[in-house]
Amino acid sequence: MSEPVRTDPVRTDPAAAPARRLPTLRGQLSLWLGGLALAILTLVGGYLGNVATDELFTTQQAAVRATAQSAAELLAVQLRDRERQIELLSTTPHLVDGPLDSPRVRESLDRRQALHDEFAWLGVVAPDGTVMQGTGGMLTGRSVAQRDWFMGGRERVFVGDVHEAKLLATMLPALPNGEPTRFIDFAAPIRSADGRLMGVVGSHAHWRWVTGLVESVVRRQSPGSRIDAMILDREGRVLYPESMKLAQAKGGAVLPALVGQGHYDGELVFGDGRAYLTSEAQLPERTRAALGWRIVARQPLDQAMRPVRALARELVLLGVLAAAALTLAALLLARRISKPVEQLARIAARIETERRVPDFPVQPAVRELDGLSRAMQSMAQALLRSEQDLQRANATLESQVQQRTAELQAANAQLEHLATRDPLTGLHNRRSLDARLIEAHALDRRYGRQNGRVHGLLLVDVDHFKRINDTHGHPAGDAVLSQLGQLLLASVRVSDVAARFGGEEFAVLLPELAGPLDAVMAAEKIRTAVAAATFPGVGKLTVSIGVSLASPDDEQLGPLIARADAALYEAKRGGRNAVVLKDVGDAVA
Ligand SMILES: Nc1nc2c(ncn2[C@@H]2O[C@H](COP(=O)(O)OP(=O)(O)OP(=O)(O)O)[C@@H](O)[C@H]2O)c(=O)[nH]1
Repeated sequence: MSEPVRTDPVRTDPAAAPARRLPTLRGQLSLWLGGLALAILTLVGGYLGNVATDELFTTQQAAVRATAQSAAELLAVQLRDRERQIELLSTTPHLVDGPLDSPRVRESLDRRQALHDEFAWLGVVAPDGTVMQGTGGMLTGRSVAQRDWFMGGRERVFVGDVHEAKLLATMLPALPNGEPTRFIDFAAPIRSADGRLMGVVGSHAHWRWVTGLVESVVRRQSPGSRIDAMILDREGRVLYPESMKLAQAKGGAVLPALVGQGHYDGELVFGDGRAYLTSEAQLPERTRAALGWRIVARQPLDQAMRPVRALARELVLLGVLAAAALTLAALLLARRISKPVEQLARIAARIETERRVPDFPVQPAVRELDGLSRAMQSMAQALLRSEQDLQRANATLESQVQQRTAELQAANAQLEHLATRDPLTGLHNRRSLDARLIEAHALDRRYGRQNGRVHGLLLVDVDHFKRINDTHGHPAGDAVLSQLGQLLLASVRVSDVAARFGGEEFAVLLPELAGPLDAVMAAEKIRTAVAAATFPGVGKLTVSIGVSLASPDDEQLGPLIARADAALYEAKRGGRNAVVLKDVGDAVA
């Protein structure tokens, strides 16, 4: 059964992997902290800007409202005051007692005009509408019977709406700006003690006196506020300023729809397309006859909000500076954190390449990084110690393995020797010889016919060996056998295989012989060497040798050995100390 194949997960070395382009800690910290600072400053700045805008809007709107209300109040008071003056004038004795054309009356009128230059004209009119006297002598003798002020003044104290001068237009100097001369009229009946109508005292006050009152209130506001004011009549038509009045008369929509309906307070877009903070105030009804005027004060919104825009610019500048400062601080903080980390990374890289723990110069200001540095240092030391221990153990193991291998090789060689050698003589044993014979037999069968070479076998047997044992003892016999082995080895070629065939019998394998003669000569060499040798304690010995040659026709080893054995037998039988060849064709007993 085959073993299941183990597939280990592929391990990747993080250090070997190509480094990805990651953003740096320093960059990320700076970006985040700087961005956060900018976001907070933007939010705070926006909030402050909104609060300031609301506050300023309220304040400016209040200023505009105050302007409208103050102008309306002032105008109402001043109109009431002029009304009272005419009323008082109508009750003075020289007017009540008459006559109206007396110099005293004229003097009184002139004095009043001198005191109040807002009056363009003061005069007294007879009940039939004929002007009895007028300041500067103007209109004396003319009829004003059809004038509203006269008709109204006959009944009660009268205050008339603004109108263009008619009779007086040609008598008074023209206005410098080319505007038509306009008046508002005050009139009061002159009654006798019994209530009879003696006449009417009337006056024309300059319209520019009215507008001057409104402008005086506007001028009280700060010069840069650019607040302006309008006077509207009860129908919402513009009475002042002149430019708007003319534009409206030409059909222009100079006023927003919401203005002129009573009270409006807020932001509006006027006919010029600009937005204004607007406030409308009704003229308080102080005079007997209500004029129904409204004062509209307004301020361009962009002008009103200018301080906020300045504040916004300052806030933006402050925000940018603060964000830059915070980003710089974040950068320094990030550097403070990332520098030790970068140093630790460099030290770790050095540990990897140098295989030693360098000095740890890092003295992080952050406790966690200090802890990391110390932990890395001790970890690196422990790792290198382990690695060195491992290297030492490896070296020891390697030398032990080499030693063991050498011992094993020696043991194997010894085993090989023991397995193939005869312990007494040191020659090949029978098993080794058989292996060599099989090998030679196979080679001969394959190549022998072509090169004409065959191998031969010698069987060498000690003559009368039993006697040696019997005479000198078994150890002496062993010594003889051992010495014979050395003699055999010395007598044959290195390529020949000398072996102990069994007991006192030896064999020699002679490979690649040219013919029988080679084998016989080798056998003779052995026989003569033995015969010439002296065996200590034993003396002289002889051997008998049976010689046979292999034949390509031999199927197995048996015939070769049998032929050699037969030859040996013949040598023994023939008297010993002889060499006998048993060739292939010879009969084997
Ligand atoms: N010492 C010793 N003697 C051995 C050994 N192997 C066999 N022998 C003896 O060798 C003798 C062989 O004797 P035999 O076969 O009768 O032959 P031989 O006495 O040599 O006489 P021939 O061969 O006829 O000349 C025996 O006495 C064996 O005991 C051995 O390893 N050592």
